[in-house]
Amino acid sequence: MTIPCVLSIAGSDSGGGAGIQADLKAFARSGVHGMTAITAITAQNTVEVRAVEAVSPGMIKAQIAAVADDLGVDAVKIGMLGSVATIEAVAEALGRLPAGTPIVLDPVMVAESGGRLLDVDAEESLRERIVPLVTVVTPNVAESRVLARAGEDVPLEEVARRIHALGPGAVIVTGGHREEASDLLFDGERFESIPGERHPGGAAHGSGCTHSATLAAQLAKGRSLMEAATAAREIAGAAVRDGLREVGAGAGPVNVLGLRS
Ligand SMILES: Nc1ncnc2c1ncn2[C@@H]1O[C@H](COP(=O)(O)OP(=O)(O)O)[C@@H](O)[C@H]1O
Ligand SMILES: Cc1ncc(COP(=O)(O)OP(=O)(O)O)c(N)n1
Repeated sequence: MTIPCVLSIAGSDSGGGAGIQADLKAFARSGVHGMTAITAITAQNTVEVRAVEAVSPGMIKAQIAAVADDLGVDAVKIGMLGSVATIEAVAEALGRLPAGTPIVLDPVMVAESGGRLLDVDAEESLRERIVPLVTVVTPNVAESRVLARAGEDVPLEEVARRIHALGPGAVIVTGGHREEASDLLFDGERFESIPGERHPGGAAHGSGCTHSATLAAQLAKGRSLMEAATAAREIAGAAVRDGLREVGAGAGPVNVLGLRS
């Protein structure tokens, strides 16, 4: 049995809390080999996103092809895409992966500190070019309302239904910003609530990245969607519980590896 190889297509967070840095830690936590195709470099800390620089579409496609041609890709996690040009490049590269490769999309739009990580004019491309290609999409509540074009008055179940109608295999609306912090899974037939304790705030920077990367890793290990979603909720929740509240002046990074000095 060889170790699963999982690819993160995402942006770099210089503060190490979210993005590819969070994904590699989450992959290690789940015992898979992590690989990266970096889409953008952000100058970011716990307080703000100071600058964003996109990686060229050609270089993004080259990174994906390089790992696919040699190591193989057992699952993909997609995070920050940033622009229409990046979305086009990633859509093309995904089309060259073997059919049936599990693909998890965390539709990153805005950092917890408030900085925009997806151009407003790229929201439509994300909805039309990437969402229909994926196995499961994992928006938080705000992202789910943007994808579904649904206002606050629309119940979350209806929001999930509208996203599912765009074409992904399943939808998980993550619960970090809900009162009870339970995730809501819809596979096109049934709704499943994935409950978990709510832990104190102050260290949830990177919780969405950790959740989606863990989900991809667990799918690469052959877990069912429900098993993988349950593990992702549990591991992301524990990463918030153990989060590094003392690091930085803003929301501290999650701590998926349980590090302590
Ligand atoms: N305070 C918290 N306590 C427990 N689990 C949390 C907390 N915040 C987030 N999570 C979990 O982390 C994952 C990501 O949640 P969420 O905050 O919705 O995403 P994002 O970071 O993209 O805004 C979900 O599984 C969610 O349930
Ligand atoms: C480079 C980069 N990618 C993604 C995010 C957003 O990550 P997320 O896990 O949703 O956590 P918050 O930033 O919302 O706490 C990011 N900030 N940077």
